[in-house]
Amino acid sequence: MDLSHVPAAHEKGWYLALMAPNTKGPNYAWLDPSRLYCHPQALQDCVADLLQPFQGDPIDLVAGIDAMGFILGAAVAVALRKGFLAIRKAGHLCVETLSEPYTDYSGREKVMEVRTDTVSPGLRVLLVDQWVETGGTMRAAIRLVERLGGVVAGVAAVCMEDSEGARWIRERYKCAHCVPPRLQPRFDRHQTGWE
Ligand SMILES: O=P(O)(O)OC[C@H]1O[C@H](OP(=O)(O)OP(=O)(O)O)[C@H](O)[C@@H]1O
Ligand SMILES: Nc1ncnc2[nH]cnc12
Repeated sequence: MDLSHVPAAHEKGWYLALMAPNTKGPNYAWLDPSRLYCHPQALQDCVADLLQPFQGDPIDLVAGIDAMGFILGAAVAVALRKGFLAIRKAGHLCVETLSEPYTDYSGREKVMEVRTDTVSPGLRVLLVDQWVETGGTMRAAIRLVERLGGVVAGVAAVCMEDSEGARWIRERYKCAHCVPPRLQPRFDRHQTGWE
């Protein structure tokens, strides 16, 4: 992998080709986007693409979802000069928390937690994760923010697949992602075409 190469004419999402397909089987997500975070220009362009729809929007706080959502979420928070809230998988936070059950792409039942002392009523929160597949994870995070009285200012992820759950999110919240329209069907089919 050449971590300095940037294609001469690069369109939105050029860096998606840095993502690597699953080689380990059904217990894992179908793709691993994390190599794009290793490329300095890719990371910068990805963050810029995620922020583009929110220019000028009031955002008080950025929240990232455990675990890979912490990377982009923190990068987005720094770019916006805002603070960062970690939404955790259950069992890690040693302070008072609010919990929300959910089921994700793996079909397993899980629980997400957020500390209760940070999101005050009316606070505008931008939610960031690496990926939205079924939307189960993001919907749990939305519920947590809203149960605390926060306002979901937007949802951002590298990709939002065309699932029922992701459509539910798109219809209700302003969303940002990095996938150009011509590539979206490939991600929805779980076939990037560059394996
Ligand atoms: O839309 P869904 O079907 O709910 O899936 C999306 C979630 O799954 C992945 O995380 P995962 O739980 O695999 O963990 P990781 O972030 O620790 O890799 C991804 O980063 C999202 O958080
Ligand atoms: N990181 C990821 N890549 C592809 N599909 C996913 N589904 C959930 N997480 C994913």
